[in-house]
Amino acid sequence: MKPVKVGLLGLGTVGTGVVRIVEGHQEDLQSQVGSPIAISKILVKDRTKSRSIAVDSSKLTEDPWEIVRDPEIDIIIEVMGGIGTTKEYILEALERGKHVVTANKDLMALHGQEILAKASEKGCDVLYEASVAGGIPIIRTLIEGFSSDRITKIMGIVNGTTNYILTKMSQEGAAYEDVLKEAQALGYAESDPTSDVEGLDAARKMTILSTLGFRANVALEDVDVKGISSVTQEDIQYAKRLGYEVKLLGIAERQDDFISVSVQPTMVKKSHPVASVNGVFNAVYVHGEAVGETMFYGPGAGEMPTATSVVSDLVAVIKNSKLGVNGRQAALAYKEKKLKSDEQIAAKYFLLLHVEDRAGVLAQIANVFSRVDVSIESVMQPATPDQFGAELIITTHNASKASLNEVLAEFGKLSAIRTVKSVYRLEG
Ligand SMILES: NC(=O)C1=CN([C@@H]2O[C@H](COP(=O)(O)OP(=O)(O)OC[C@H]3O[C@@H](n4cnc5c(N)ncnc54)[C@H](OP(=O)(O)O)[C@@H]3O)[C@@H](O)[C@H]2O)C=CC1
Ligand SMILES: N[C@@H](CC=O)C(=O)O
Ligand code: NA
Repeated sequence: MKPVKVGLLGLGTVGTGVVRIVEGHQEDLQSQVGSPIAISKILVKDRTKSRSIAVDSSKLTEDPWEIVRDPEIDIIIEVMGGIGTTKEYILEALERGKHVVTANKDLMALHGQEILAKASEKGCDVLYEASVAGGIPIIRTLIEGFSSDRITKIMGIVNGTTNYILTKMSQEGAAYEDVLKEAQALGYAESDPTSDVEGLDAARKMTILSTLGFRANVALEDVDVKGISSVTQEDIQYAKRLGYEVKLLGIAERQDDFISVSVQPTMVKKSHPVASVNGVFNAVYVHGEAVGETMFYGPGAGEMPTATSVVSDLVAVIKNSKLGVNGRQAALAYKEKKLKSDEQIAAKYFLLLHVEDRAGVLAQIANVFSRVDVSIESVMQPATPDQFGAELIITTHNASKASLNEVLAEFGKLSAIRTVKSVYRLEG
């Protein structure tokens, strides 16, 4: 039987897993798609590099066009990463009628709509399940499983590296830099891990999820982003005392037609299911008007989980080809995007302040909250060494982001407040 020929762009962490699954599960895959699947060429940067799997060296090439322009190749799997030239390869492959499977969230977040439009025009599939929450089938779920509903909230831990770091900091008191090195060695982190720790990787994933969930073209610039590099052991311990865990959360919300999307370290109430998602695991909580609350959980990064999603997309493309329905699934955004203003974004907050330890300071602080009309939920003054003055932990009831900013601006003018050490959104 004639095999389906696949060109693989990249043989790193994910590409290696793809080869293992295509070779190791060949019999199961064949019985699902009705023909053998052959990875016929593989793009690498360096053909001489030693690899953790044995591959026929004649399949390796350093020339992307040898794959993209090969008329024998039906499907391209892109797991090399990058944006500029990678986009060129994908567009050229589509132009030539090849279907594309990609794990590249950087590219899909920035150019997804253009790539999907080209795929539609050419009657080709572009599937990208691995691009968000590696091993969790969340993209399919949003496109197909919730096609009948109107999504109001998507909240998720969508970066495995930072969840791994925060978990080790919380459970073992580990130092941030040491755990980051571990996450890199385990193949979780991006080639430049700054995009993990500064929240950009999660923001890209939230761009993809919110575009699908709200059916409006959310851009990366619409996402308010803060990473975990400023999270301290002290913050994590205070969160625990109050019954919270610190997680890097992506939060996309819709009220009426207005949406907001953000990524930030958030204190999540321990009773919320997201709070117990640890290590490299990801979870995406989805609330729909009709369905109510749902949550999807699984490994968010790493060789085999990510490759599982890539190869499942490959199976879907081949099944579509057999049915003659390629190019019909492209989920193009069709709704007008309306972003919430800071006055419309509401949340509860945690503030940790270092203040002068003298009479009247608490009253001045309470006065600021009162003037700005933000209601305080609790105040705690833990015993602290004298040289720091006093530490104050304040949690608020729901307040708009605009009001919170006003509170912080007013605090800047109070000499009794030495530093606003941390501010966290509270969830759960
Ligand atoms: N790692 C993970 O857990 C996950 C990764 N992803 C995404 O999957 C993609 C791949 O990630 P990952 O496997 O970790 O990356 P790696 O860095 O491990 O692998 C990249 C591969 O692509 C090849 N490559 C990179 N640039 C070029 C180039 N310009 N020309 C030729 N070959 C090139 C490299 O070749 P060589 O081997 O010779 O260096 C390598 O084989 C990225 O988009 C990433 O964001 C998505 C979900 C999870
Ligand atoms: N670096 C990413 C890899 C998967 O997308 C992560 O840590 O989640
Ligand atoms: Na996924």
